[in-house]
Amino acid sequence: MSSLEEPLGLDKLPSLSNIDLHRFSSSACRPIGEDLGMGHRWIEGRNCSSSNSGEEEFEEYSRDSIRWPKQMRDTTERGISNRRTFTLGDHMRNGSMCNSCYLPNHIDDFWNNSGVRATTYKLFKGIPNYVKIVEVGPRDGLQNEKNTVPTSVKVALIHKLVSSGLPVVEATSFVSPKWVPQLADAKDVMKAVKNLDGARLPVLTPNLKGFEAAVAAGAKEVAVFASASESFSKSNINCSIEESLSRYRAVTDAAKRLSIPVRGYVSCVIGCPTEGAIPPSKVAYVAKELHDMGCFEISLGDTIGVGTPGTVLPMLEAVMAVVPVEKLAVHFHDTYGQSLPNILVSLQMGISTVDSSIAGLGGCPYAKGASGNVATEDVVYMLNGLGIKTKVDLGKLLIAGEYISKHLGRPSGSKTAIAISRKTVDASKI
Ligand SMILES: CC(C)(COP(=O)([O-])OP(=O)([O-])OC[C@H]1O[C@@H](n2cnc3c(N)ncnc32)[C@H](O)[C@@H]1OP(=O)([O-])[O-])[C@@H](O)C(=O)NCCC(=O)NCCSC(=O)C[C@@](C)(O)CC(=O)[O-]
Repeated sequence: MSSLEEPLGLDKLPSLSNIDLHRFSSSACRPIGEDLGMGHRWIEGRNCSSSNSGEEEFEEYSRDSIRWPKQMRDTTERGISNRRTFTLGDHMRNGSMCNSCYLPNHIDDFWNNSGVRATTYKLFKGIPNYVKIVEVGPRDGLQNEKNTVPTSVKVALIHKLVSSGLPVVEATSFVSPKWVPQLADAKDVMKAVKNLDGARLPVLTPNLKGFEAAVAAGAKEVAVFASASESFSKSNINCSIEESLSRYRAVTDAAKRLSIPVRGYVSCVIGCPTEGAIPPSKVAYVAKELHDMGCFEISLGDTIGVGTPGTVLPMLEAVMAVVPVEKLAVHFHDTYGQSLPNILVSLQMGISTVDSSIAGLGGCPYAKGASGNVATEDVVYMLNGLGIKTKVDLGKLLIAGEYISKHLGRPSGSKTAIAISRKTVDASKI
């Protein structure tokens, strides 16, 4: 049994007693526009209290919480709430999904209970009001597919994802077609979607060659991808961590000259298929290097999906000591079914950008055993349940997931999509 077949337990971690979950709550507040660096600012409509007073934050959270029952009342007034389960057909006819249809009927009484409000304050004090979802399905989701997905299907998928309201859809990768044959049509995909309005469409670039090809094809944002594991760096991009950082400096320098924002990934932030557990300090080192070279956002990838909240927490704490929390994103693969708890703990730490993949597609060709990313539908369902805004229409997302799952000829990897399509689970009765 490899060391990765068991969760990296608390015994293997730095002491958790020193970690204050709420420490990062005020810094989790971002200004309304997101600074992408390199002269770019992306408006996302997020607003936070600038107060550091716990009292005021409690008031603010209580006000936000009250949105839930109010939303429920609004829905009831429109006569929708009696239909507690929805079918995909309903969403298609209605054009959008009722995002609050699975709230308990007695929620008003529930929220009026001060004990419940105090517990909520304690547990959810730091979580953001708005979460930006970065959809990685067309890239991370498809890169591992054995059968070639036609360019037209990739393009149609991107259109559907953008129309669901997702603010960022990673479109493809400008990597070597010998290494990732599935994305050999990167240029054609980019040319077909480059003028699509409504979302940013970043692409992966492993070196200057990829960067130049991406820009020539019309990419307006790129991502570089380093690793916290030496072995994974070698198998994924055929160079050491230091060599990759020097390549990425060349990419970020070129990007700065063209005012193109660059996102940075760190993979294997919890574990590596060959090296086992990865020390949080190593993740922090790579994240800081990427941040220092100008990446506007650093996505922390549990590439093989071995993390649990117990291992994610110290990793985040180490990274947050060197990179501001508002510049961080989390990227979980769901190999052990830990993605949602890992996302929840990340939100509690103040992170407000989450990567996910439609229908739970995904896997890395160079990370044996890695399963799909957390499904976007499941993330949106959880965030809706927490009263966190995403601007994503779950109904339209389900249509996108159904489209690609049908094309791939297998059921969706999203539990939410399956539950809704089977029409058997009536969450209002739970
Ligand atoms: C980095 C390289 C290119 C090095 O590959 P190499 O073989 O070491 O590179 P090279 O410089 O020796 O070139 C070899 C050939 O590739 C060509 N080449 C060189 N660069 C490019 C390029 N950009 N686009 C197209 N072609 C390229 C180059 O022109 C040459 O062509 P040839 O002369 O043999 O015909 C290769 O290893 C590669 O493409 N790796 C990418 C692998 C990949 O995409 N893996 C999946 C990424 S997912 C991930 O990293 C995790 C993440 C981000 O999702 C987060 C998470 O899940 O946790």
